[in-house]
Amino acid sequence: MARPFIKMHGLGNDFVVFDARDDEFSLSADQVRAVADRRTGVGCDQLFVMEPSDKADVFMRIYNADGSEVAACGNGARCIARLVGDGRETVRIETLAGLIEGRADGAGAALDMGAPKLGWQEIPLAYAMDTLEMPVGWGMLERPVGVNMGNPHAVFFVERLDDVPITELGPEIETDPLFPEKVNVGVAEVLAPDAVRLKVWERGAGLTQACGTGACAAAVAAMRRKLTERKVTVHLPGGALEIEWREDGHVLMTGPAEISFTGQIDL
Ligand SMILES: N[C@@H](CCC[C@H](N)C(=O)O)C(=O)O
Repeated sequence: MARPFIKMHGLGNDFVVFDARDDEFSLSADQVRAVADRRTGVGCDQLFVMEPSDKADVFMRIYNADGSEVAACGNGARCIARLVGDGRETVRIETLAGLIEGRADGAGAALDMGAPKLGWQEIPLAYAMDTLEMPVGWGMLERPVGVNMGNPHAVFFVERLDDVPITELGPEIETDPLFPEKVNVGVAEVLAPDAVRLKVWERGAGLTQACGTGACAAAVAAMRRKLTERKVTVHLPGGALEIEWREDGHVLMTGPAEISFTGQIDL
């Protein structure tokens, strides 16, 4: 049976959204991969199913393009916030990583992404080490910062982002046994105390135009290393996000969310 969907994106990080708030609906990993396929399906980096929630306005189920189910997606959360929260005072989204709360309008959203987790077991890593300066390296990428924003990130700081062969090193780091749940790989260049440039090789999706949790993780990593102030603009290939790591420990992410088109697909 044909199922309606909404195609959305946040800074070019693109999504297929199914609304299952009023019916029973689930997807197999094969179905996710088929929908996400850019040659034969709709094509997307992530796929979301909106389900009912008794704690929030909606439960957001998240799949990567490779079929894996994951707990967090920042750009996607802004898209879901826009769909269900436009016109409301606040919007609450339940995910496997917890509750996300904020405000949305017809252009995008400002969301409280919660507090980052910084312990090695929380990233998670395979064995104990300092997550502020991990004593490991892959080619020219060395000593990352580990941050969990509801999903695992390793953030590397470099002098010149354009010199980094991220499509070569990204998959190697993503699947390294040091990361038992794999990892999202961020490579960041600090431009100024309030600006960072970032590219992200996403776990389960590859190189994306933008990664919301990646931007939060890079900002937190830069602030932990004292490279920036607590409020930064993160410039990604698809555009910019405003990130603030507040004194209460929570990370606020502000940015756009756009509807590309709607359609139907046979599953
Ligand atoms: N694009 C996302 C992150 C999606 C999930 C990630 N690939 C993972 O596996 O954790 C974002 O905007 O945060």
